[in-house]
Amino acid sequence: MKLGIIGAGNMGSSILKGVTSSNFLENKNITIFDLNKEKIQELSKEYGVKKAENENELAKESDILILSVKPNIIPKVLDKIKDDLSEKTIVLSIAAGISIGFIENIIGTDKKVIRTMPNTPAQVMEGMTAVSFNHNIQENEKSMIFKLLNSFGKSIEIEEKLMHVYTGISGSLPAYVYVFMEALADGGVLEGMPRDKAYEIIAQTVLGSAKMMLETKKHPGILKDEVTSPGGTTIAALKVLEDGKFRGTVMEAVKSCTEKSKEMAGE
Ligand SMILES: NC(=O)C1=CN([C@@H]2O[C@H](COP(=O)(O)OP(=O)(O)OC[C@H]3O[C@@H](n4cnc5c(N)ncnc54)[C@H](O)[C@@H]3O)[C@@H](O)[C@H]2O)C=CC1
Ligand SMILES: O=C(O)[C@@H]1CCC=N1
Repeated sequence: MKLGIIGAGNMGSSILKGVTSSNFLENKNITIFDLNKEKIQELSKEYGVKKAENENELAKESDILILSVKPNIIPKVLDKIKDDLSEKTIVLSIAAGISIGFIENIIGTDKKVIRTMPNTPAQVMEGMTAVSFNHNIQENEKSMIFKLLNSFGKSIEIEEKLMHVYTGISGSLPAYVYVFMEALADGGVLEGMPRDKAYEIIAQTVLGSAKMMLETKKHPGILKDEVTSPGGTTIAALKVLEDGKFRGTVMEAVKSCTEKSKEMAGE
């Protein structure tokens, strides 16, 4: 099985790092292409993967072809490679707001197309990826794709129409978490905590909190109540967050992300 990656930027290289750290397939069966020659030179050296001379060569030799260029570049790349794809090639897009139908319109409805929405924690094997398949994908191919996606984290099949909101609660979420963590560290610094110590403390605490939710399967409200003593420190902090419309603001952020994804898809 040969895996090709077109576009080795933030997300393409995160997937590359995740896949090459796993046992999904040998690194010699992975080939990358990017217009930035220096980048693919560096990445191929770092991860022991091959580099293609152009998109056409990569499309011809790949069984699974990951498209990880920006959404506006997707039509350009598809136009260029459409004649190099066979009916067996699996085209897997990670682009926000690019539908299966949009891809089929360019390369044909007889082709195997998968739409996914990964996130950058893929590079530390803790990614979360949503996936929707077109009707040409067989059950055994679905299993193989889940193995690929699970090699760098977890994955879940969703209806394609939910991809927009999924982007709002997972694809883009690492950025909101980092802003929250940075703001927490600023609060720590304001109160005299050295910044490097603050980042270490906050990252471990966010990791532990997420792990508790996954492992205990308790409702987040219950986990919150377990931290919140009557008349104590936590409720004093939560009151400030609620006064600042924390929950409403977060909900509006998810809504705005979802709407942007729909707008990018022309919906
Ligand atoms: N960054 C993220 O957290 C996530 C990004 N995505 C999606 O991933 C895709 C890529 O996003 P990023 O990695 O953030 O962008 P990026 O700008 O970091 O990477 C894009 C890469 O594509 C290369 N490129 C441009 N034109 C090309 C062409 N014609 N052929 C080959 N390579 C070409 C660029 O040189 C660059 O290295 C987007 O479609 C985005 O919607 C999806 C989930 C999360
Ligand atoms: O900001 C973006 O458009 C991409 C999609 C999900 C995360 N980053």
